[in-house]
Amino acid sequence: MSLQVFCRMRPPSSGTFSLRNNTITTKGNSFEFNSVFNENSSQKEIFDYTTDPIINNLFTNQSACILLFGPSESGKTYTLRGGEGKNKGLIYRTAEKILNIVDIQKNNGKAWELRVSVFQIYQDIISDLMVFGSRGLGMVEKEQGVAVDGLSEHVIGSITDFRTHIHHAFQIRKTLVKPDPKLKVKSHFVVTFGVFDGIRLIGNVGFVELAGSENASNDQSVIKANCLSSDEKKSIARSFNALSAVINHQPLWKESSLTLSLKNLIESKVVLILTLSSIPSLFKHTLASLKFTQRLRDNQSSRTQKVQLSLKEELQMIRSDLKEAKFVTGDWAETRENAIERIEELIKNNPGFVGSPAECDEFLMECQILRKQLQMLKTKPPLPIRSESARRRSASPVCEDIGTERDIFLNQKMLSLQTMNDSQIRKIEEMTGQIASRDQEIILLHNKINDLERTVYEKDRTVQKLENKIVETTSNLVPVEKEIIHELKQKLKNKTSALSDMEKQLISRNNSYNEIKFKYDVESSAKKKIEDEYSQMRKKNIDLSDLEKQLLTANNNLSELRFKYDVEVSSRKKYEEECSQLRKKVEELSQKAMALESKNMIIAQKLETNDEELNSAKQEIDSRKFKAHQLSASIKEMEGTINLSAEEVRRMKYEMSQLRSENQMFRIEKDNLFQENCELRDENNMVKDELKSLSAQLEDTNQYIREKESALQGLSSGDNCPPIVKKKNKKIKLLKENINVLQQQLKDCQTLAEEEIKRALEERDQALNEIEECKGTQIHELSIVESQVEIIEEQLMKLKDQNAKLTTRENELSRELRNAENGKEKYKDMVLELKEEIKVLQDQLAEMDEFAKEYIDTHRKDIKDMKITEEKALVLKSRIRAMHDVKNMIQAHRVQLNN
Ligand SMILES: Nc1ncnc2c1ncn2[C@@H]1O[C@H](COP(=O)(O)OP(=O)(O)OP(=O)(O)O)[C@@H](O)[C@H]1O
Repeated sequence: MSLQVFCRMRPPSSGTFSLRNNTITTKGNSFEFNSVFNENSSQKEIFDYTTDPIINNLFTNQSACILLFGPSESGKTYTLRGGEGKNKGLIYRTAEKILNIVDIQKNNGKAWELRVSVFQIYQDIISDLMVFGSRGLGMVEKEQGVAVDGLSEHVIGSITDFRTHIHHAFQIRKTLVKPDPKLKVKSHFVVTFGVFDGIRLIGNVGFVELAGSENASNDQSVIKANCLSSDEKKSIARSFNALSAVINHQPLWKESSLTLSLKNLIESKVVLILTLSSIPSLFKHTLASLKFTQRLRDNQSSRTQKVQLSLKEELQMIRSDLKEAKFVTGDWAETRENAIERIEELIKNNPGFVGSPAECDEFLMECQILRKQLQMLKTKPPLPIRSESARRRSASPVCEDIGTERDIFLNQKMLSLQTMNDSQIRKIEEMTGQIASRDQEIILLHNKINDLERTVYEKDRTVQKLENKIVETTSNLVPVEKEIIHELKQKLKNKTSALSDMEKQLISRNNSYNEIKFKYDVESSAKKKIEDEYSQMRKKNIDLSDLEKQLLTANNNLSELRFKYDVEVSSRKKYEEECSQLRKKVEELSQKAMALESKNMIIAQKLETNDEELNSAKQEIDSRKFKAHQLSASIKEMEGTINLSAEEVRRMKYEMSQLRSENQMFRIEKDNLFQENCELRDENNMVKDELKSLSAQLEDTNQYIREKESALQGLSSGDNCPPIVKKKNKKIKLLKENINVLQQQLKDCQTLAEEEIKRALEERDQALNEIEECKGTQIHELSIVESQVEIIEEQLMKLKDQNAKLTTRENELSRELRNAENGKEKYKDMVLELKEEIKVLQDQLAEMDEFAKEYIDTHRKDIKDMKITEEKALVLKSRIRAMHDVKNMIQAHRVQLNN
């Protein structure tokens, strides 16, 4: 069983805990984990680090148990279930991933399916959360191990299907409530995923949301908050004790339903996710949970170290055994092979158990090297005894060195074997040449004997023919002409004389026969002896014929082998040619591959530079975008100002027109006033004239009055002034006064009118001046505004142009970006294809090397066999030759005997 421990801190952060690398530090204590996730970590991150690797191993017959624990309100449920969309928790992400893989397998024609079970453990009682009222389930021993008896399994077809089932399970879970519904029921919640290939379980994983953390049962705040009864406390404490015991490799499975129901999963792999909250009120509880996890991790790592040590020792032993091995026996090799296999199995089934992934790979690599060495020792001749320095060199822990040394040695050996093989082939060729020439000689001799026998046979036949002809001729004698008869007679005569000669010869021969008969008699005894010898020889002859037969078969075998050998040689030549061609091809391809790799590197560099360029272009685009944005904002602003200015201009124009019309009016008014002025002036002049005349009149009147006054004075100065005069004087006085008043009034009126006119004129002049001034300023302002408007319009146009240019540049850059990305993808595909091709070729080469090795081995064996057969053939030939000599001897004896 292997253990991985992760920690997740939920928001909000309080600063009590400091999370750095894989360590959490708080108030002088630090705790190490496989990974630590801070408050900002996403649900996806948690899934990718903790669960995804497990699911990838699920399809290679592996199991795992993912335990979520931590103080109350620390985020266990959130991590397991989560919310919607990107907040979805581990179980939904797991279901999605497994369903995707199962679908792919289904498309490949495999009957794979995902089955899910959900149950809870409350006070050690197991309830199926997929079936209403299914409570108090027991345990049963199954083929795969202990399982919950009667627990329902549901085949999941889609993620919606899964959601429905989980929703259903939570609905059932809710039915288990405490008297106060606000209080939480502290139960262990379990979801298991099993992948089946139709019948058989391929792999399974279980998620367990534990009822709080291990000291929930001791924490008074938790007890109080959740109103934990003593039974609840005991069962939680028991389950946590059992869990920590089994994780520490104590076989206390039966101590709790939690451990027993999850035995198969826990035995394979345990992933602990500790959820934490930095809420100060939970600090004590959080610290306890951290310590608990640390203890588990420490125990596990010390055990791992022990296992690692023992494995290392075992491998070391095998390594030294192999180094010492000069020959390999079956049992010896088998035990080593079994040990290596066991180590490999252990590492494969428990990745991470014997250390980090790199350490595991190292182990596996070493195992492979050792296995290869073992195989080589089994199949190849033993290594020569090495010198002490070489021995010390090879004692280095670097196994690759041994491998290369051995490879070099084997190559040398192979070369020497090849040269040996070549010289043997040459020898065999020489010997086969000799055998062939001897065979030729034998055949020639056989042919000679045959020729001689044929001539004898032919001569016999001619004699026979002649005799037949004689008989024929004699039978056909009558119809034949005399000459012919004569001729024939002559011939007959000749023949008869010849016959008589022959008879004479026969007689002489008979004589000599008699002599020989005598000799024969003499030698008959010798003959008997010889006959005995002959019978013996005959026996030997039979043997000889047997040997001849054997020789024949051996020759046949030899020629067969020769033929095979020729075929092999030609096929070997062909194969070598093929090999060299392939090697050339491979070389070409490897060169091509190298070129491609360099091209690839260049492409990668190019891609990198492209990426950099792209990034800088992106940055440029971004900055330009920003600028464009700013510009568009300023354009908008300007447009606003322009609009405002235009509005202002419009307003000003309107005002100007109004002013103009006002001006016009003023002008009219001015003209009117001027007219009025003139009129007034005229009137004034008239009034002045009138006044003058009036003043003249007045003067006259005054003169008259004065005259009259003086007259009156004269008259009135006396006492006898008549009352009428007095009256008239009074009247005159009054009149005078009136005149004075009138004069004064007139004066006043005149000055007033003059002042009035003057003022009015001044006012009008001022107004006119003002209007003129105003008109001037307004015209000036208008021209300024108009020039401003023009400038702004020009700027606007420029900005619009710039904007258009920027947009086209942006489009171009994004097009370039797209092209570059497409190119990058294409290059990636090309590189992948080439790598694939190279791999195929390398495989082919490896296969060929394998074939070549096999071929050389079989060939060597064949040569060995041929050598044996040849030796045998040589022995047989010498024996045959001896037999031939004996036969010849017998023949000679027989001739002698016959003679
Ligand atoms: N990582 C997180 N991000 C945002 N909110 C979170 C996170 N973890 C937990 N929460 C919120 O905190 C609250 C408590 O979380 P949750 O119910 O998952 O805790 P719990 O450990 O299951 O509690 P209990 O043991 O009492 O059931 C919930 O409202 C949840 O949404």
